[in-house]
Amino acid sequence: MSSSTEQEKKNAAREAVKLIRDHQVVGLGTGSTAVLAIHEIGERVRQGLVIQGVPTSNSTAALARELSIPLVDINSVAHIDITIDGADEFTKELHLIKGGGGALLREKIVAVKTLQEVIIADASKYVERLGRFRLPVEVIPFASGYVLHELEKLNGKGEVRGAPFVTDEGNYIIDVDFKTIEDPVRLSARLKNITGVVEHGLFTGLAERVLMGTGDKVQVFLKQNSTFTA
Ligand SMILES: O=C[C@H](O)[C@H](O)[C@H](O)COP(=O)(O)O
Repeated sequence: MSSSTEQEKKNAAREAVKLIRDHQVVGLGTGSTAVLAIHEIGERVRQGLVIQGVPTSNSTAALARELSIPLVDINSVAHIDITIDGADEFTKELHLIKGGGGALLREKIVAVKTLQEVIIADASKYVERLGRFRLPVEVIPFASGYVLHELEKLNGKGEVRGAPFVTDEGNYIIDVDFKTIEDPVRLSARLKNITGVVEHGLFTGLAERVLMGTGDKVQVFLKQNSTFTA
């Protein structure tokens, strides 16, 4: 990864962490961009910020503990105030592909309980339409052959990730090439309808904003389809 990409991620992460307030329940994302935000949160906690974190993966939970960020069980909170997470792709409508790191299931559960879902990304993640990145679909291992077959009927060419890769919830991931995804909301519903699919990496209507590092600036994409530079 180029150092400018790394800097874009850092700038987006720093800007996002500024949105966190004392006494909030904070969803902690997964992936290389989210890691930068978690370090920044750790620094603010060290300086006295009082929050409770809800991790989206085992690796994020481990990092949060290392940084002494207090954690809370997701099932003991009514909602999560703000979540900061990464994405593999996003559009200006704030449709996302997530799950490149295999954490999409817990990430989506955290996202649906979150009041303000903030996505952080470098400029390479912005696309006109989703689909350049293969869509991760989390499946029950026993159903993987059946799901691969059903995906073909939707013109998706799938491949079980890894040897296989096993998610934190004990499932497999199928990475699916759909070429361009014209209607993510429709595809989302069709995928959820396949028996054996636990969840998929299309996030539609969940992000409140995307903070995208671009050069030395951070561009903000809001749900209402507006954008400005932070
Ligand atoms: O499963 C992983 C997550 O959805 C990540 O947030 C996503 O893959 C982006 O990761 P990164 O920030 O490393 O590009």
